[in-house]
Amino acid sequence: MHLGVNIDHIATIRQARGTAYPDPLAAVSICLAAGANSITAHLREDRRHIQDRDIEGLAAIDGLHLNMEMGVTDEMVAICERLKPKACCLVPEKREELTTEGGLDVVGQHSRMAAAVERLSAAGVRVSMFIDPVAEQIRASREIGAAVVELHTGHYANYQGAAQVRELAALADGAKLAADLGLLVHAGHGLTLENTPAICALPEVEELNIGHAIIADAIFKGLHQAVADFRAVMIR
Ligand SMILES: CC(=O)[C@@H](O)[C@H](O)COP(=O)(O)O
Ligand SMILES: NCC(=O)COP(=O)(O)O
Repeated sequence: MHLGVNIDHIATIRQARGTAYPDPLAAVSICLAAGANSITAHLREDRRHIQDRDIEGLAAIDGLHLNMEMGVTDEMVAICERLKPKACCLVPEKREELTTEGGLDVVGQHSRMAAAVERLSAAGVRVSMFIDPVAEQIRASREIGAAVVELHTGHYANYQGAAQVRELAALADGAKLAADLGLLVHAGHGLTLENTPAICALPEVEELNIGHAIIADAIFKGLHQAVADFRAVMIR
């Protein structure tokens, strides 16, 4: 199982003071040395954390498996076509949200999503759809030619008790359906050291993208240790 480390919130700290530090690019070698396989960064339309120069710098790192998260807009598709990261993950975006609140509506915006997937795939970028574990959304992602679905684990992470058990079952069913349809299955959002093991137990999930909890843990134990601890949980 691959670990993608989302480095957005290193940029969040930098942007809070308008300084040049901390530099998200400086995190790349530390994350990889600690067991990460790839780096994820979300260039939001409002540029609240990752800036254009960050994503350009990441895309220029030789051999780096960069997963660029982005809204489905002409601006972002054009940037991704130009930079050609190894992978991109299309996500829903609302300017007023604190973080991504749910998955894409691939069913409802079929033609817009299909056009973006076609352009990005033609540029050689592997496209992932960030969706809730809903059968119709998984099937629609397959229909429009996406290679990957990233199942949104945010609700699972926020719920407790019976609701969390139900959401985990939905993720398990979604992962199985997606794999049966020939899609690669990733998962992410809101994952912590405590709630990650149950997601690791889903046999179809090949990659986790984790950011907020790793950067939060890094404040107390350092980035290398924070990444290594997630890697250890995944191995266990
Ligand atoms: C799409 C997703 O699950 C996360 O990568 C998240 O959107 C990161 O960016 P924010 O923390 O700004 O929401
Ligand atoms: N796509 C999920 C991601 O990259 C990280 O989300 P989070 O761990 O910051 O919630």
